[in-house]
Amino acid sequence: MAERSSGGAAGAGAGGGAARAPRGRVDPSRQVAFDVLRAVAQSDAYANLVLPGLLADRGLTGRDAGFATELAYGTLRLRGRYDAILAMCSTRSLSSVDPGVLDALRLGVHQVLGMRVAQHAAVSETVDLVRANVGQGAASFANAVMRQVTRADAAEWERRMAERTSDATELLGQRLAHPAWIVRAMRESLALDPGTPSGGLDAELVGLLEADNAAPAVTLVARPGLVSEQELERAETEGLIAPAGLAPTAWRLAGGSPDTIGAVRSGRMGVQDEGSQLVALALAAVTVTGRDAVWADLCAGPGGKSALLGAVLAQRTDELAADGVLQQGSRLVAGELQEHRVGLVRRSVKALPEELVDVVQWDGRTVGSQEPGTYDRILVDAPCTGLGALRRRPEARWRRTPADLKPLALLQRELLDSAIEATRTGGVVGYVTCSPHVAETRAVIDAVLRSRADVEVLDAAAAVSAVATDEVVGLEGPYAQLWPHRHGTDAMFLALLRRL
Ligand SMILES: C[S@@+](CC[C@H](N)C(=O)[O-])C[C@H]1O[C@@H](n2cnc3c(N)ncnc32)[C@H](O)[C@@H]1O
Repeated sequence: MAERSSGGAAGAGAGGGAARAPRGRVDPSRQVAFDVLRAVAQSDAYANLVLPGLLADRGLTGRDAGFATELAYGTLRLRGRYDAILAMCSTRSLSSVDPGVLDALRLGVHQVLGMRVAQHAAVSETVDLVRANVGQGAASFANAVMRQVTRADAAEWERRMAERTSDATELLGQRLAHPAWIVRAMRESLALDPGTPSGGLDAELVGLLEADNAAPAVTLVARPGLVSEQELERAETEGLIAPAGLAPTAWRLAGGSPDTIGAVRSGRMGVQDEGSQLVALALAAVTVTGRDAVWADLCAGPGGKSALLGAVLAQRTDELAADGVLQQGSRLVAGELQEHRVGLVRRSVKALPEELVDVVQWDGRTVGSQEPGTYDRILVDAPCTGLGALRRRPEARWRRTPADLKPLALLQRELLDSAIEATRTGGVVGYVTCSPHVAETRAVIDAVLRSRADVEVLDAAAAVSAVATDEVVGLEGPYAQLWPHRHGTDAMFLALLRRL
């Protein structure tokens, strides 16, 4: 977790604690973290979209920016745990506490229990934050609550949580900061995964929830055929990137901003989770007989997988041409429902040959009826709850509800059905979600399989293993389910279906 040294106007230091900001003057890093939490609560904002702008506006860089980032993201991720602790420290129910005060208190608890900030600094900075943003009366209340928080360490707070909760799932959810319904969903999905070791379900579940709480490394994709070995070696030598574990295209950002790398600025590389790379590469690699030139990405926005698929298709077309096989009309149609996301797709594929990629606005549900039997490969990277990417979206777990599942599952089924219709006999559909929730993964495939006899399930686990550069542990078919705690990727799900 981010640690902060003493000094500078930003105040509160690590461990022993530096001088805090003068009374009434709020530490700018803490103010940024507070503003992020408020934007998330008040405007449904995404922390990862709001934070960079706030850091730039306030001129925060280096350690101060790192501190603000860890404070905001860590607090958002662990909010449920901190609320359970605050409920034990407050004389008032949390629902009656001013939302701004509650956010400041959550930040305070994270400093005490989740970061190595000295207790007295965490208390006084929280009080200053509340005084400046809410008022003196609320500051006295915040002071009293924070003093209670500092009277026990993390282990003691866990013991007290256990005393108050008899439900094991609730307790695990409080301890590891996940809503109970998500804990149950993850347990169900892990239990159905043939890669989960027998007798190891509880340990796997804890490992997964813990992995969701850790900040992930930034992973880059080097789009095949667009970045030379020499360029990658140079970036590695300069300490900008390091090889990642599993996908042949994946590199870990070694530090700094991705935009410092020229290939990222020009669209030949991009930021993309390694799991996303593996599922796209697996779809591109599975055998199809006959023509293999017309591909579609049914739900393309913001375009990460389109750019990877397009690069593979371009490279394959060039290789065939070099072998004297002219593949006429290679193209990838990248379609997306929302206009602004169509623009993001265009930006994402900017380094690919213009004639190869056709970026269109469409409703993927109608493509099957409008273009039946047209495509050799189709990716359905379906809109989903995103429960597999909780590491990257710190607030998502508290925003999502079980009520989101039913409409999403219906949409997912319609999109998959449409994709199968739009695929030619012998072609392949890749169904992908960045959620391991069974309702969005196996249940969608099962429902589609029940309703039609013209598809065959291929071994997606074998397809992922075949493109990976190292063993993908615990991957057993027919579906491929990746996990943050096993593979260091988002929890991507892939099913491969051949149209008969
Ligand atoms: C999970 S995201 C796709 C991510 C993308 N494949 C990537 O790798 O960058 C799902 C996308 O589907 C889009 N979408 C939602 N409903 C759709 C529909 N009916 N037709 C096409 N796209 C849709 C959403 O706007 C969203 O951009």
